[in-house]
Parts: sequence; structure tokens; C-alpha cells
Amino acid sequence: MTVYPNVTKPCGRHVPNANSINLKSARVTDPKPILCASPRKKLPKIESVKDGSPLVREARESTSLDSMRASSPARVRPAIAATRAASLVDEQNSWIRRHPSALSMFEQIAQASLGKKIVMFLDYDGTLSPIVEDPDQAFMSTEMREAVKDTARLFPTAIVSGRCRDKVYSFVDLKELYYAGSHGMDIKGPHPSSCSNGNKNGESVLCQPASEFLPMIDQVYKTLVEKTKSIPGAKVETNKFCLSVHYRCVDEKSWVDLAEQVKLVLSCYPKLKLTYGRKVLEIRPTIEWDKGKALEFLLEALGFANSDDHVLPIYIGDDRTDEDAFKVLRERGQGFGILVSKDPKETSASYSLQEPSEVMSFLRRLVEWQRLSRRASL
Ligand SMILES: O=P(O)(O)OC[C@H]1O[C@H](O[C@H]2O[C@H](CO)[C@@H](O)[C@H](O)[C@H]2O)[C@H](O)[C@@H](O)[C@@H]1O
Repeated sequence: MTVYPNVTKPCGRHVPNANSINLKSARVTDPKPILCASPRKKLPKIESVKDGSPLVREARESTSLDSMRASSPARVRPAIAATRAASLVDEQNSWIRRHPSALSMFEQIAQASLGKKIVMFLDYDGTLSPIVEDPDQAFMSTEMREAVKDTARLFPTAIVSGRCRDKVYSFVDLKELYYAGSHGMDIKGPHPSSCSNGNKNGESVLCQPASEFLPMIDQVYKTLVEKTKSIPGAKVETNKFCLSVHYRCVDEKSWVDLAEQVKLVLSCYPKLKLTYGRKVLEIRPTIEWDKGKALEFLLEALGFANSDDHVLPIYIGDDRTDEDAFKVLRERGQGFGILVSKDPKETSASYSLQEPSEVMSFLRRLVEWQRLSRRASL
């Protein structure tokens, strides 16, 4: 019985058993869309949707808009700006007390890692690279690459991204890392010969729990490109096992129309779901797999299956999709989640960093601290 496609032995350790990490729900038997409407047929205009009465449409629009706006701070009108400013400062202070800066708490984090193996998980966009208008131009700096490279020399390090694995690899360009693309649905380890942190003798890791969705994702990609081409600024990006529909460059007046087009296409694919990221609508298979599951898979692949193992996972990310990983760390009572954000946000992370430049400072400090403590113990 094939339970789990493409899982091979992990680097230097035991084989992670797909069943033991609850992959049963990741099995998909029917990758085809159900026949509610042929995705190739011309879809009805939004006005002709069955429940398109003004009230229903208004409720639907506000839901889409609220979710779409939630990825950017709301505008404040001048008349209420002063009162709002005061309460925003209060809110900010109270949030930072609950999620202190990982830089100001560095000593505590370093102390907690004593006698443990740090495993580093890094999101890409908004964490290692600044958010920019064109997703194809989201490059990380040479200094950041150096900081990540130094980190990976000392600790097993994984990039966990919503992007296609090949794409994020082309941006990061470090062969010694683990890469989990498509929100963790496409995991590959470094070739054993390039592991500089103790994983030299095994085989490489590979995990693709959504491979049966590929034909469906491809079909939906083509349909969405067609359906959104009349909305200026909209951009559909394929991330192999999932899709992104970007609206960062779309006039706000057209956001609802764009969301409706996407939802209409998805109504024919109940095995796909829609989630919201930073000015992006994300389309993903409904399997129970996310960045949190990817983190658990990688910990197991590295030989740290149990929460009482001597491991300290640190996960740094800026997006809602990173919350799944923060939650896993909280539930395991292990390691720390660090949210990259300037604004207070609902989060399961323990600490915060304001922006990618602070992520770089944190990584550098960790590397420096580890080198000093290794030298001191010689
Ligand atoms: O998990 P991540 O590595 O954070 O990837 C999430 C999405 O990141 C990219 O989009 C985001 O960054 C773009 C470039 O800065 C920006 O233009 C866009 O508005 C952001 O949502 C990527 O393009 C998406 O495919 C990823 O899903």
C-alpha cells in the first residue's frame, strides 16, 4: 500500500514513518474536480450567481474585503487620529510585553538552548527578504545570505515557504539547507555531502504529500490566469502544489471582483481551499498539511521526534501561514516562534522581530554566541 508518495530516508537518521506523523489524511484518491461546472467552460458573471441578491452579495463582499484588508493596516481618518494614536501606542506596548523582541530577550533564548540542539526554521518573504511589489523581484541581500549560511554551518536550517521550492531555492541559493516549498507540501533535504552539521551519512529527505493534486492545480492555474486577466495588476503565480493570486497592485475597488472570480473558479474544486496572505489569495489542497506539519516532519527526519529530545526549534516567520508552525511549537512546549511584524497581531509566537534586518541581526548574534560558547568549552 502506498501511503505516502516520495518519502525517502532522511539525512543520516532513521526513516520518518509517514503514518507516525498522521499522513493518513494527506492521502487523496481523486485528484479530479467534481463536475459542478467544467472549469474550461466560460464561468458565469458574478451578477448571475444564484445567490447574488444585493444582501448576500454585500455580506460576501464585506467578508472578502475584511480578509483582504487584514493584510494591511487600516487607514485612520484625521479627526480621530489623535485618540487612535494614543490607543495604538497602548496596544503596541501591551503587545510587545506579551511578545518581546527576540533581540532584547536574546540572553534568555541563548540560555534556553544550553545543552540542546538548535534547529532553525526560516520563512522567506517578509522574513529573509523585504516585501516588494513584484514577487519575482523579492531578492534577499548578500549579507542576509551570509547570515543564513553561517547559521546553517552551526545548526540544521530549513527554509519554509509558500513559494515553489525551486523558486525559493533560486532566491536563497544555499545548497546546505532543507527547503520546504508550497507551504511545506514539497520538502527536500540537502544532499548528504553538503550537510555540514552532522547529517553526512544518510540519504536525502523528500516529502510531497500533495503530489496527486498536481494536474488539478495546473488546471486551476490556467483557468485563473484567464479569468483574472481583465483585472489590472492581478497576478497569478504557480507555486507547484498551490497557487497565489496577488492583489498588491490591484486597485482596491477591484479587490472584491477579483476575490469573487477566484471563489467562483474554486467552487468547482471542493478539494481546494482559499486562504489569505499578505495581499495575496492562496489556493491550496484541503489536505491536513501545512507549515506546522512540515516542521514536525523535519524534526522527525532529523531524529528529534519526541518533544523531550534535546532540541530547541526556532521558527521565524511573518505571515498567517507561519502561525501553524508557531502553534505546533506551543503545543509541543518546545522551542520558540518569532513573529516578524511591526504591528501588533494575533499570534502564537513567543517573541517578535520588526523586519528582515532584525532577523539578520538575530541570526548573526546567535552564530556569534554559539561560536564563543564552543570556543569557551574547548
Ligand atoms: O511563505 P512565504 O515565503 O512568506 O511566501 C508567502 C508568499 O510570498 C510571496 O508573496 C509575498 O511577497 C511578495 C514579494 O515581496 C509580495 O509582492 C506579495 O504581496 C506577498 O504576498 C509569494 O509571491 C507568494 O507566492 C507566497 O505564497
